[in-house]
Amino acid sequence: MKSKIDGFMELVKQRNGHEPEFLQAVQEVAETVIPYIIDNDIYFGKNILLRMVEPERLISFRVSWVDDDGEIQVNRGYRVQMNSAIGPYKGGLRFHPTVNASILKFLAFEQVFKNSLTTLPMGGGKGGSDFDPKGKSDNEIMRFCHAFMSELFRHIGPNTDVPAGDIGVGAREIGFMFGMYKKLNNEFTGVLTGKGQSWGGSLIRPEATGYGNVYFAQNMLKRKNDSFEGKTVVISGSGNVAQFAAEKAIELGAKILTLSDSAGYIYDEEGIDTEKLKHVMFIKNEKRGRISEYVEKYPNAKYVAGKRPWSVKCDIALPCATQNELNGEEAKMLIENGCMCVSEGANMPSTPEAIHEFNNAKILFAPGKASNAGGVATSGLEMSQNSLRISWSREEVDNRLKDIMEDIHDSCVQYGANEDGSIDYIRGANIAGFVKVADAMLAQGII
Ligand SMILES: NC(=O)C1=CN([C@@H]2O[C@H](COP(=O)(O)OP(=O)(O)OC[C@H]3O[C@@H](n4cnc5c(N)ncnc54)[C@H](O)[C@@H]3O)[C@@H](O)[C@H]2O)C=CC1
Ligand SMILES: O=C(O)CCC(=O)C(=O)O
Repeated sequence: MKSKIDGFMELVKQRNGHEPEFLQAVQEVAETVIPYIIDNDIYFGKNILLRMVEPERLISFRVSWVDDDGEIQVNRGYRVQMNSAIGPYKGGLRFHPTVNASILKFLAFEQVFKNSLTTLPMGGGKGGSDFDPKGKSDNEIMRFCHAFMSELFRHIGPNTDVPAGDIGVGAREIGFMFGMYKKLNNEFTGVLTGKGQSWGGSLIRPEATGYGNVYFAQNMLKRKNDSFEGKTVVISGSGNVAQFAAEKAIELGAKILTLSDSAGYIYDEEGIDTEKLKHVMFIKNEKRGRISEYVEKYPNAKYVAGKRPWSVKCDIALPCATQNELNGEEAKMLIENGCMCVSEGANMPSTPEAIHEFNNAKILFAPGKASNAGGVATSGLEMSQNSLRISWSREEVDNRLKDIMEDIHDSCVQYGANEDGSIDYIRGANIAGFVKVADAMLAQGII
């Protein structure tokens, strides 16, 4: 088996050798899906996985815009249209200086499996730019978003490709991009999700990724007759996903100890409660400041510069910042400190070494493509509401989100059950995600 997986990875490396994040994401899938393909005649010998690792289309384009000093700036924009076997391409846009083809291809590849897991008809894509929103004025953000969409518009559409937010892209950016798309096409359609409430957005979409991650962890705990009640929780990040994961975990009776950003983390031993979380939302969403500012208002908490929060003792860890933010050593620390559940809110936040540690310790571990799928699932619900030209209530969308997270959990259990009764959620998510896309590809022939 190892030689089959190595042989496959050799082929992928020949074409993508300079793309480490993409190779990491493919390796994780290959290790679990290739044995399944070999055991199942209908998939064997069809090179389905080899087809799935090649994007259907990768678009790269120039984005020129003018900053507040009148200087012309040039960034690179991308859209990776990875797989459309089960629906229009769907996935977020990331604006961050580290964005490159490797990062977007890993995200787009993960998105194909994730979207398949949601039970909704969505293919996989991802895009973005190496533009850094940090420190930019609202006018600069608007000019950049308009310039970005003035090229992207010709490649997307409500039945072709429906982007949304990711790191550095929230409601403000979606608004500017939607405005330019509408102007260029002269039509009001659900071409983006994560829109504002008064112009086609879905209730609960802002909360959905963080809430969904907690719902997924809740399902894992429930299988063990356990819950969030009274648990200590360490969270990384302080953006969209981290904020709403914290909000839901607090509601379920947990105590949140940490939040972080790329400069360091805050540790509040007394717990970050609803009131304090509101202040975090003010710092991050309105002031667009740093998480270190938390301790100015709450001096009993401490700020640890230049470090990640994984050395803090906890029951549950929710990595909600970015890829490869939790390594093998940090995983060991979490386990030694008694952590019994890790549920990924970010995409691929745990390194392969960290995952190895979690598996060896047999703690509950949920891969992002399953546990953070609530965001894109609710985007799918936004698309449905746009097509029907109606808006569902908060309760209706939240109930659908809960049901979808339970379905995803059950699919992972179906395909990931070990003989000893434990669940390999990675194997479960990869195979369950693969089957639906592979079946559609087989039905549609070699294209
Ligand atoms: N927004 C969404 O609906 C979804 C987001 N995700 C993933 O969740 C993660 C967070 O995304 P959002 O919260 O939407 O973005 P965001 O832009 O709202 O927040 C990102 C957070 O990560 C922190 N961060 C960025 N780079 C970092 C680094 N190198 N080290 C430590 N912290 C860093 C930022 O300070 C910020 O707190 C990403 O991995 C994203 O791909 C996954 C599914 C859906
Ligand atoms: O809502 C969406 O379409 C995108 C969400 C996303 O980018 C993700 O799941 O990583």
